[in-house]
Amino acid sequence: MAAENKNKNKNVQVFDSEEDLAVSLAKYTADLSAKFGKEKGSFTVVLSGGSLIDSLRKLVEPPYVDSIEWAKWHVFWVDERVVPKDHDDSNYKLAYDGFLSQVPITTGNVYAINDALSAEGAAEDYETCLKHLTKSNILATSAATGFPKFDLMLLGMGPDGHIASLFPGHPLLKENEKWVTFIKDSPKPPPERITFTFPVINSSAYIAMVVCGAGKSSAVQTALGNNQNSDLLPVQMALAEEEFTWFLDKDATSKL
Ligand SMILES: O=C1O[C@H](COP(=O)(O)O)[C@@H](O)[C@H](O)[C@H]1O
Repeated sequence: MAAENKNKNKNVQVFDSEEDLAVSLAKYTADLSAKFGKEKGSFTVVLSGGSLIDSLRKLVEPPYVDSIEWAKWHVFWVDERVVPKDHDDSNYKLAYDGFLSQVPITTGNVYAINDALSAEGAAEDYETCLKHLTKSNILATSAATGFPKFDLMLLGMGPDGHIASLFPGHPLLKENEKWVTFIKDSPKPPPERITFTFPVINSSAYIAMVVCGAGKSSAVQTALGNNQNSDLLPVQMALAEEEFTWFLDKDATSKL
């Protein structure tokens, strides 16, 4: 019964090419921006790093660049590497260069981590920032879990099935109290990162899981095929309160 409920709001969309996926992802994001903008006057969006940012490229082109109410956007990161914001490994820099610098989002509504702090300090500081935003109702709170409820998380997945900086088999997968935590032994460089925890990810209203390329087809097969393994990959542990949508290109589904 529980497993059934957990999966009932999961959709899978497969596109012939990454280009088609990018077109559809832009419309999906713009539609949710309009919905939440109308319903609550703001849109809280969480970005991951990695290849996801390139797949958002259609949002900075007409018609979306002109039609989206960017002033209502509040932008967060599901994970960040503990490096200066101008470092090539920074998820903030990746998003700023490829997306945020090209749209009129209010600078004060872009919530980057404090890159002057240690991993522990940055995670604590980011959690404190989220707590202030829930108190001022910019960020909603899930009635079901008590954790912050972001409107949309735009997430990528690594070839090993990791999402955010939550890696297969890592003890952080079991964190169930903190909103934001840190890792100092990330198997993917750089080793020091901060990351949202599963209770926060799984309290999101909507999640788009964006996965492209044959290199990720094994993890997609594990997640969406008839896999009976009880050790779940991080991507398999992710849920959304309203709707979870896989955006996959054909190559990513080549083992299904
Ligand atoms: O290290 C990270 O990797 C994942 C996946 O990246 P991708 O380039 O394989 O799409 C990313 O979602 C995460 O935010 C990032 O820190």
